[in-house]
Formats: sequence, structure tokens, C-alpha cells
Amino acid sequence: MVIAARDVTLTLGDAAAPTHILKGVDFAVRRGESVALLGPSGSGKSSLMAILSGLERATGGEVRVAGLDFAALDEDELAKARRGRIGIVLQAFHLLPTMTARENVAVPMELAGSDDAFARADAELAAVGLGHRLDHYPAQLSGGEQQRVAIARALGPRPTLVFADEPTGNLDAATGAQVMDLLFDRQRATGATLLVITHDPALAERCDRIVTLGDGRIVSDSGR
Ligand SMILES: Nc1ncnc2c1ncn2[C@@H]1O[C@H](COP(=O)(O)OP(=O)(O)OP(=O)(O)O)[C@@H](O)[C@H]1O
Repeated sequence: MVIAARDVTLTLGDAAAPTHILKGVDFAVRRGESVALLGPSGSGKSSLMAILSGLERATGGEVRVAGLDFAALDEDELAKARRGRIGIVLQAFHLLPTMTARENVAVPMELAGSDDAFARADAELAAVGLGHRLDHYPAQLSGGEQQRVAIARALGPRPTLVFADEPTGNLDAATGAQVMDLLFDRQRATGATLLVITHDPALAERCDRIVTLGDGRIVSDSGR
């Protein structure tokens, strides 16, 4: 299993007024699987993704991702472990505005220790159909193009896992569908495992498995 989460809880706020956001989530994902995470607004999807991607710590339970026990790692070790193993694609793209497309893709690979990061960035951008936009800045790219750069950036270091939080949320339907075609293509080509938060049932249907959260718990799982 590339993700093995057991009885994961997340409680925020002070002891007098705690907010129970995740209430005991058991969740396992096989290597190479694509999983859609559905659920109403506020059900805990983004919180679960933050925990599984190592950006936030669970309050309780066990989280093992890509063979690592997150609870056993300190902040520095966790940050280092994430690099290269976990790629993230967000709704709002989050490219660095002062860097070109090539630099946005190359820099994370350099940080992950690659010595040919720029050549690899060019290949990644070509793979998402942006070989002719290498030196463009984010402001010079359309929303769909920016998200394709974000996909190249996330997949470039060949992560074991890719997390995508509403990756088509800022795109029109046709552009969103093209972006998802690319994300699935690149996921399959690289053998990555994909977890995608979405409100779009059509997108969810394209995944191997659909998991639905409700009020901090898994309420259905097509893989069970
Ligand atoms: N730092 C925080 N402090 C207190 N409550 C929080 C905090 N972060 C999130 N929450 C609450 O946790 C719940 C789950 O939030 P989360 O963002 O995980 O939901 P979601 O399912 O991703 O929602 P959406 O689809 O709207 O993005 C919400 O009720 C939210 O208000």
C-alpha cells in the first residue's frame, strides 16, 4: 500500500472548544491506483489531503505514506521526505510569478537533487504540450496552460504520489477535461498513484475508485 492511514483524527481549536474535523478515517491506496475523493464542502477532504501529503499532522491515528511513518519524522525529515516523493496540484495553480515555465518545473527537481533539472523540465513541459512555451511567465499563459505547467512541475521529480485538489476548479469544462486527460496520461506514464479531490462526478468516474467523505468520516468507498 502506498497510503495506509488508520483511525486518523484531526481536532483543531482549544480543549474547551475543540472542532473535530476528521473523526477516525481508515484509508488504504495501492500503488498506481487513481482515487477520487468526493464529499460536501466542509466534510474534511482538504484536511485529509493535507495530512496524507505531510503538510499537516494528524491529531491521532497512524499515517504511513510511501513507506514512511509520518509520526516518527520531525518537521525537517518530513519536509525532506516529501520532496521527490509527493507532488501536489492545486486549484489555483500556484506557479511562482517571477519564474518562467521552465524554471517553475526545474527548480523543484534541482531541490530534489537532480543535476539535469533544466533538460528534464523541458522534456516534462513537452510531455504536457508546452514545448513552445518554455520561456513564458505564468502571466503570459492561459489558465489551462498554467495548470499544465503545474502538472509538469508535480510529476517532474517522479513522485510516488500525486495529490490534486480540485485541479479543474478554475477552468472551463472543456479546458478542465483536457487538463485531466494530461494528468491521467502523465500519472499512467510515470506509474504514480493519484488522489484527486473533486466536486465533479464525471471526473470522479474516470478514477479507478471513488471515496466519499461526510462529516469527517468515509461514508462510501467503491473499492470496498
Ligand atoms: N484551521 C482550522 N481551524 C478550525 N476549523 C478548520 C480549520 N481548517 C478547516 N477547518 C474546518 O474543517 C472542516 C473541514 O474542512 P476541509 O477544508 O477539509 O473541507 P473540504 O471537504 O475540503 O471542503 P471544501 O470542499 O469546501 O474545500 C470545515 O468545517 C472547516 O471549516
